Amino acid sequence: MNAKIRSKKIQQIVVTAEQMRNIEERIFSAGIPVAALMEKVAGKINHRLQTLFSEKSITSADKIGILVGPGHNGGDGLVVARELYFLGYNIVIYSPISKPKELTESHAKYAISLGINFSSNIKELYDCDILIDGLFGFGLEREITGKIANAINIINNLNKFVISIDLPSGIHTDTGEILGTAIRANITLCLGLWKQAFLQDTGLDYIGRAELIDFDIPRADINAVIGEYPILNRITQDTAINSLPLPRPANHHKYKNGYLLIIAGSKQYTGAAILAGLGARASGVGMLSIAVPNSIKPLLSLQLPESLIIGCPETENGAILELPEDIDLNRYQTIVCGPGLTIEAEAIVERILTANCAIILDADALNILAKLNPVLALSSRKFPTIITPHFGEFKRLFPELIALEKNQIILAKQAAELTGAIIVLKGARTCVATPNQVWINPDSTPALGRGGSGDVLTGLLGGLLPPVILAEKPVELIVNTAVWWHSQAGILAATERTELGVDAYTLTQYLIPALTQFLKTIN
Ligand SMILES: NC(=O)C1=CN([C@@H]2O[C@H](COP(=O)(O)OP(=O)(O)OC[C@H]3O[C@@H](n4cnc5c(N)ncnc54)[C@H](O)[C@@H]3O)[C@@H](O)[C@H]2O)[C@@H](O)CC1
Ligand SMILES: [K+]
Repeated sequence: MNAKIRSKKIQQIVVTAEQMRNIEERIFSAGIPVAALMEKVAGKINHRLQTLFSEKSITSADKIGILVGPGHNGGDGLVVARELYFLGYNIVIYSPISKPKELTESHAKYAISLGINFSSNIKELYDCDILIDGLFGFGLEREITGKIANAINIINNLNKFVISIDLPSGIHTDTGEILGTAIRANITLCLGLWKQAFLQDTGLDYIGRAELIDFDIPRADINAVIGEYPILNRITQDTAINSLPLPRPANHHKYKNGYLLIIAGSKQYTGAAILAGLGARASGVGMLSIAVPNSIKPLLSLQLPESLIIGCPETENGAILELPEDIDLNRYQTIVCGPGLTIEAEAIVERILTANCAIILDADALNILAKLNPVLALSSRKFPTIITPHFGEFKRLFPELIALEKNQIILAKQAAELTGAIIVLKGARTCVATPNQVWINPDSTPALGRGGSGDVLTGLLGGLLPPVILAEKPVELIVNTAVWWHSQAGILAATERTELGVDAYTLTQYLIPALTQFLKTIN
């Protein structure tokens, strides 16, 4: 496989510690010596470090501290230390551990024989300009305690720039949980294949910027362990863009480009309906209708002149009471229901649950759903159903799952299995679960943690669905596309306007520029 295609495909794969161990065993028993692989991997790490050092203006005059643990993560650290030493860097190896694995011990012995400064005194790190963390990788199995935990806490307090090898030491490979304490890295160089920890919200503050160092694990060995169609996948730029309804068929008129109905808004939350509408606008959907309470209809017409605004009878508090009698729900390929509805709109949600088309339930529709029987209501549906809860809403919908499981990836998958719906569990690393597969969005920005940003996603997703449904294609992949596109718009907006400058309206204005930026790189 050519290197470019391999590097794109490898980005999609995610493994657990156990899967990584099984893959590793296969390649070792196929014949590569453990020590040879360690040399190869450390060579690749060093290659990357050269660029990172020059970005940080680290020169041979600077002091580099290498943290070394007992296992092969420590072995990687020692090989890196040795090669940096040969390149003329001022190195200190710090190891708080007395009983290393054989190969690690052998590298330590050689480093000492070369005269590299080797110490178990943490004070040696105080005047370092940069630290490289090889304490623990995917072999960490239990809480870090005692002397090592103390050392990690001291290191974190030094506030040095830290590059972690494979994982920040102390992070659980599968859940991202902090096992006692953990190194707070600025950059983590994940080795070989992405581990689950990189895709969970839990450990993100410790991982810093994450990069994958591919070391040519044969695809056959990966497939033998994770299967040809693995359950867990990372959403990549390629998977996202390939699912877009582009190019549009030359002979399509507006109805052939899909018809979306958004039911949203109340007197209290007018903006939610506008933001969902603006999200849908960027999707290119052929026709958009937005049902809102009568009293806010003029506001919507002003903001979205291309849309058909349907005024609905409303409650005393200005929530939608019911849909107009003459509305024909069979006209739409997709109905979005929820943003800004308030929990008074119960009758609407009950009606939409029985609609004979794809539906997306968000925000207040989920709060209303939580008061019904969510599993029964969703599993009775015969058309595609997508729900987009954040973790708080998820907890209200599926308290019985939360009681038994902590891993958010597993939770989302269990909810999908129970209900048959596609679950978009929103967070720093949003995951999209179907009963058979889970896709995780690996890149996002904290700039998106603001009111209204979810409404934009729901509208965008709503608008992307109808053409897919008309083309009779499966809907899962376009859900990934919406999630990816939404966060790329946030990333672009944050780059240009800082993380503070990405309000939800601004976000809607970055959807098309974000896409244009990627399409330019492909064409
Ligand atoms: N997977 C692969 O194919 C490769 C893995 N390599 C490296 O090998 C690493 C995995 O190596 P290991 O399996 O040796 O695991 P680690 O180096 O992550 O650590 C395991 C060691 O730490 C000890 N340990 C575990 N939890 C502890 C705790 N809480 N307190 C104190 N000691 C604890 C274990 O007894 C064992 O000695 C990877 O992270 C990576 O850095 C690379 O060298 C080459 C390729
Ligand atoms: K590490």
